[in-house]
Amino acid sequence: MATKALEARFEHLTVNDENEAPTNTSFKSKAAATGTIASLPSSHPRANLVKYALQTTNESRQNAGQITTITTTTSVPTLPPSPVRKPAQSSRASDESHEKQTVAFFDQPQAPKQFHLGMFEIGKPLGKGKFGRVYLARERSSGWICALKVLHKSELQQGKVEKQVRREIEIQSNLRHPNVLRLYGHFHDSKRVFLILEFAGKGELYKHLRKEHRFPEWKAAQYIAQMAAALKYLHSKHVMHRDIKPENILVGIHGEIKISDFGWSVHAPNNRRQTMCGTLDYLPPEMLKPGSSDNFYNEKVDLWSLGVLTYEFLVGEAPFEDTPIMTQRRIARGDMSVPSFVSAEAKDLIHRLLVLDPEKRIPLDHVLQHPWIIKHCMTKGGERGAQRASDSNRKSSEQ
Ligand SMILES: Nc1ncnc2c1ncn2[C@@H]1O[C@H](COP(=O)(O)OP(=O)(O)OP(=O)(O)O)[C@@H](O)[C@H]1O
Repeated sequence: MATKALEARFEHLTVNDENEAPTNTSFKSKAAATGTIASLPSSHPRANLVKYALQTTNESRQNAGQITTITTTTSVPTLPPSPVRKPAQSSRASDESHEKQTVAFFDQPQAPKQFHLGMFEIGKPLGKGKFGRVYLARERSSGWICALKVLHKSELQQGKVEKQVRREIEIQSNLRHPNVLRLYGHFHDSKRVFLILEFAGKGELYKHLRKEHRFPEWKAAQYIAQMAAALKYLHSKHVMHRDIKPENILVGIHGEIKISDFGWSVHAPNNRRQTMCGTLDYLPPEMLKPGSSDNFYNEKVDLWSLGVLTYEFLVGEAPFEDTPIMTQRRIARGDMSVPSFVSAEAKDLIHRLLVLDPEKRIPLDHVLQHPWIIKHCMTKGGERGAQRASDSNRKSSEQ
């Protein structure tokens, strides 16, 4: 699987010059051919989602995966064929060599500080967000695979999100954790900003969840353990994400999760923040009190969202899903019930996370030690999850 994903073929690429957009993106990739991720149904299950400050992403989801052609008026030279990669011995070998290449390219002392578009071959579109598109890309000299996010400056200006993007870049580029999507660098030309991102080979977790409807407990527990490890790392760096939801989680080639979309994250050194943002279903009660003198919150908002996420993984829908007004009321009261098919241990963790008083929510260390997590990360199906979670903890504490 990993081999296939990394053997994306790059064809017919032409660019204007080093600073211009690709003119043709008619790429084929074996990753796409495997069709491991089902496309979303046209009636999007989250169509009724209401967001504060953040615009809806439904349109982007429905458009995700469509092949897009970027056209420019200038005539362009055709680039030489891309280097052919030797077939890997095994998928594991391929993954390891990919990891080594990543390290070799970006972490070597002489790694280029100045990136430009000409360094990359552009592959198939991976998806479309509100302000731009994301493409599979390959660094020419090393063959290293990444995801290139292209944002149009005019659209960022129109949407008044330049500050948000700058913050996203500043925060994400300083983060190093196996369950946090890496941002390797960025560059821009007169019209666009390009973000060089780690490629998450298995796409959006949201699509996996919609396809499976709900996850078995062992899988949900492994994902939650990885989320807890990633959040623990973020909070240790004084970063609160504030927009945790399945749409903002990607899946790596080994099935490990990667938190992405740091557009609403903030550095929270000592102070508490008061901004209203995020998806309504995932908003904690303390962020639902505009104008109130109690309208302060801290990184514990992510614990509430982790509780909502745990619920949604296991049940297939968010716990407070209702009309917008009712959702707000129910969040404010903590009014939800966990269906009887959910195990007592999982129920217990959900109840310890979805606590109205932020200070009384179970801390991330305790989440990682919770019987539900331990049970599913130590049993047969959970071994890899436990390994991943403990790897995550070890690696982040080493950094
Ligand atoms: N690093 C990546 N690896 C693989 N696929 C990616 C990667 N980044 C983004 N994608 C795909 O591209 C889509 C668009 O991503 P993007 O970050 O632009 O938008 P978004 O987060 O979905 O929406 P919004 O613009 O509202 O933040 C994602 O939904 C995902 O399917």
